[in-house]
Amino acid sequence: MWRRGVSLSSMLSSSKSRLLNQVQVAYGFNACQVFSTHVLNPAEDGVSGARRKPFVTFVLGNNVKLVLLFSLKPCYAYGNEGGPGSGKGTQCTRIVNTFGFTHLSVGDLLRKEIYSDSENGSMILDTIKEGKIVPSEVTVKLIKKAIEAGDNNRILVDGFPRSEENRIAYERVGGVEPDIVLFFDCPKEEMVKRVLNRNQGRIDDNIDTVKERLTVFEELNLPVIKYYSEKGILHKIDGTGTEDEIYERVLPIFAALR
Ligand SMILES: Nc1ncnc2c1ncn2[C@@H]1O[C@H](COP(=O)(O)OP(=O)(O)OP(=O)(O)O)[C@@H](O)[C@H]1O
Ligand SMILES: O=c1ccn([C@@H]2O[C@H](COP(=O)(O)O)[C@@H](O)[C@H]2O)c(=O)[nH]1
Ligand SMILES: [Mg+2]
Repeated sequence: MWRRGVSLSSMLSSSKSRLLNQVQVAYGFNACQVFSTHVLNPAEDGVSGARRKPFVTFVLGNNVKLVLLFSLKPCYAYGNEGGPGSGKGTQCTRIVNTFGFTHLSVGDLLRKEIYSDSENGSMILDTIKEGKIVPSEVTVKLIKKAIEAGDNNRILVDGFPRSEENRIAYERVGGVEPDIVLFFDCPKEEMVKRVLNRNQGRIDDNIDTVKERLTVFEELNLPVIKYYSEKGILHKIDGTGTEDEIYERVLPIFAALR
């Protein structure tokens, strides 16, 4: 299931170089830099100090969650999708504990921005309250910064991409596509029940915002899931049952990476 990421530099024709230059101007960083900051495990690579391109996994749910996974293997995969309350964050925590990933929740990154006096704080607050999607330019920059801040090359990006526009923006900037995408499939009623019982003080855990998030999920997230499904890299996981039962379904996917 895991595929080797293609070297970005070897892929670059002059027209692609021009495109990446435009991306650099728009996003304020170079696509090549984003994915070249992770020190390889010398034991696996055999070259001490060498650097390897990351591999990414997205985790999606009935509201999109995304997991970016940078594995020690020469592969590149996207992460974690699923609707609001489908259990993406819960399962990410377990994957982190068992397999040593860093959990990068894009929703948490955005919430931190709200409380850090950033220039985008009030826009992000309004967008989350309304259950809509923050512009890709903002989100992609935050993801890039968070990835560069750590030294773990196994990262689960939870809750992104939430739209085709997100996906394309990320792939343009990173110059890569994911190897695997996890999608937690959960009935709407169950997701609503979980969100309303979450009790963590989230501004979007109310019935009106959840309804909007579900609409956004169906309109914008489902096409992303369809895209990955057609590429043959989507792992659709039954998101019903207990947390333990769901994790039993997740385990074999990550155990295969060892
Ligand atoms: N299998 C489960 N059964 C019952 N409750 C669950 C289950 N998995 C998670 N929960 C609970 O449901 C709530 C939502 O779970 P979680 O935060 O993991 O969902 P999420 O997909 O990350 O949601 P969001 O997209 O809104 O961040 C939490 O309170 C969590 O403890
Ligand atoms: O890529 C993203 C991720 C999140 N958002 C906004 O944040 C909230 C909450 O996200 P969770 O992943 O459920 O914590 C989401 O409803 C969006 O409003 C985003 O815009 N883009
Ligand atoms: Mg979550």
